[in-house]
Amino acid sequence: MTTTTPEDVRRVACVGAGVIGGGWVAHFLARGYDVTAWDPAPDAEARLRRLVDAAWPALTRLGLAEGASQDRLTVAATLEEAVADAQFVQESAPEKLELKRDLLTRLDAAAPPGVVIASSTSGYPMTDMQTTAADPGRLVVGHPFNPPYLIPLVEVVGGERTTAEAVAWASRFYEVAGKSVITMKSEVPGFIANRLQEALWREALHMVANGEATVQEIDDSITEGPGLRWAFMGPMLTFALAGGEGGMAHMLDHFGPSLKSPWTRLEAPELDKDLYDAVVAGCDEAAAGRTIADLVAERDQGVIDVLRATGRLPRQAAGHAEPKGTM
Ligand SMILES: NC(=O)C1=CN([C@@H]2O[C@H](COP(=O)(O)OP(=O)(O)OC[C@H]3O[C@@H](n4cnc5c(N)ncnc54)[C@H](O)[C@@H]3O)[C@@H](O)[C@H]2O)C=CC1
Ligand SMILES: C[N+](C)(C)CC(=O)CC(=O)[O-]
Repeated sequence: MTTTTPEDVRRVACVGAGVIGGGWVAHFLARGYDVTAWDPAPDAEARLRRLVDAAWPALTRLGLAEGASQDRLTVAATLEEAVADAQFVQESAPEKLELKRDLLTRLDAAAPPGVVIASSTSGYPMTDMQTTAADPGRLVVGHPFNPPYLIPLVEVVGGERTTAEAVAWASRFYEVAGKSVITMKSEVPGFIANRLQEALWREALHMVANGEATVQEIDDSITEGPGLRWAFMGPMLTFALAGGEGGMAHMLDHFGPSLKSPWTRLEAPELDKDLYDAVVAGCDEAAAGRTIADLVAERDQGVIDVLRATGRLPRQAAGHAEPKGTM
């Protein structure tokens, strides 16, 4: 393993500089790192600099780290040059298994010994990508969300041959670099968030294909509905509030039977005692001491904040003027 601590990292290499690689470059520059990028496309440098330029006003509004500058970006002529003195490498090449496998093998051969190399893959397990690398122990998944310079989440997970130290190092590094990290205990294709997004996405495609809903109706159903809550409260706690004062336990007693109704093409799991208890206990844990009344108040304020932030709060609703100074 590298002797550089996550806190001491100054130089980051980004390999593949499209939508996500470019977004990572913007994020790391805004956090004050020196960034070296490499991408084989002939127009890659111009594209990358345009992306960083376009992101910079938003990043400036958010607040740049001391010393952060677009001048800290170097575009290397070769992959080897890009990673030669990197202290962390983020790979964001196209989502093709063979390509990732070969690229990670080359990166492993070229990067300084022990330096952690992360892949932005949206769903490949690292076990499938690390098969030909000489030092697979340092290869991890660091899955971001678009755009990586604004969406905090990174899902970190290793493969069967990744060391626990590399996973812990990467998780800590992302935290130091300003990300929200979920370190997964085991490899699941699609990780956590993309499995959830994909379930929704597949159902949406089925509904369009079958003429059950239009594209506009699908988008409105989320942006005018559950999406307003998900910005600040996840689907578990949100549904716990559907159980009123009885919380998740009552929600499951009341609506559990509808799992057997054909509400989705995804097969429902058996709502047995283990699953029931795990969900109820998980909600209690997530509530972290907040009562149902606290959560309801939090949710209501959150929805108002999101409506206001997105310019959708009516000045007057149902003939009542918005009370001054209360929202
Ligand atoms: N687009 C998205 O919303 C998200 C994508 N990802 C993941 O990020 C990775 C990159 O995806 P995008 O940025 O969307 O793709 P993209 O197509 O925008 O960019 C890919 C870049 O890789 C370059 N490239 C091609 N061959 C390469 C090679 N052998 N070595 C290095 N670079 C190479 C291309 O020139 C291009 O600039 C994929 O693994 C994808 O699954 C992860 C999260 C979100
Ligand atoms: C579309 N996508 C599967 C590449 C999306 C992601 O991986 C994450 C995101 O940004 O939603």
